[in-house]
Amino acid sequence: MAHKRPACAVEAKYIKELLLSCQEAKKSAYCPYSRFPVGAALLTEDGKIFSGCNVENASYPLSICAERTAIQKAVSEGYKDFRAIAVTSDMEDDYSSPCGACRQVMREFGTDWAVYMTKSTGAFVVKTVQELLPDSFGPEDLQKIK
Ligand SMILES: O=c1ccn([C@H]2C[C@H](O)[C@@H](CO)O2)c(=O)[nH]1
Ligand SMILES: [Zn+2]
Repeated sequence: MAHKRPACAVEAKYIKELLLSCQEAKKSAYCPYSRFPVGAALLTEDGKIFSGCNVENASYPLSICAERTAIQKAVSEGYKDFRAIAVTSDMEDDYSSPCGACRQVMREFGTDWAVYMTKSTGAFVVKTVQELLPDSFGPEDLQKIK
């Protein structure tokens, strides 16, 4: 069986970069309605980092989360192999956890990569996409009908 790299195998230097980058991205959050700024930073297999913030809209449901902004930036630039994503908000005492819609969008690009959920202080917990969205539906399922 091919060797599977554990989610914890992201090198410390990349974790630090992700944490700084998501905090920086949070500063650009456009969230006049919720007043809940979020930043995300996404690490690609080749070591590139794409960041994103939440971008809200007066037509509320059109708002997009920071995680999906980062993923869409990366995919639209030709990157879709991801190692990790970090998420942060202004919550000091709780870890920022991606919403269900973002989990599904992450899952589109694989289940075995890491999600760093951080407090505004930089403390974090890490889980895989698989752990955050077990028993998921994904692109492979579309090939399974007879
Ligand atoms: O993980 C999350 C959770 C929430 N939000 C955004 C959506 C909305 O703009 C605001 C409040 O839900 O925070 C994110 O960007 N990411
Ligand atoms: Zn979301």
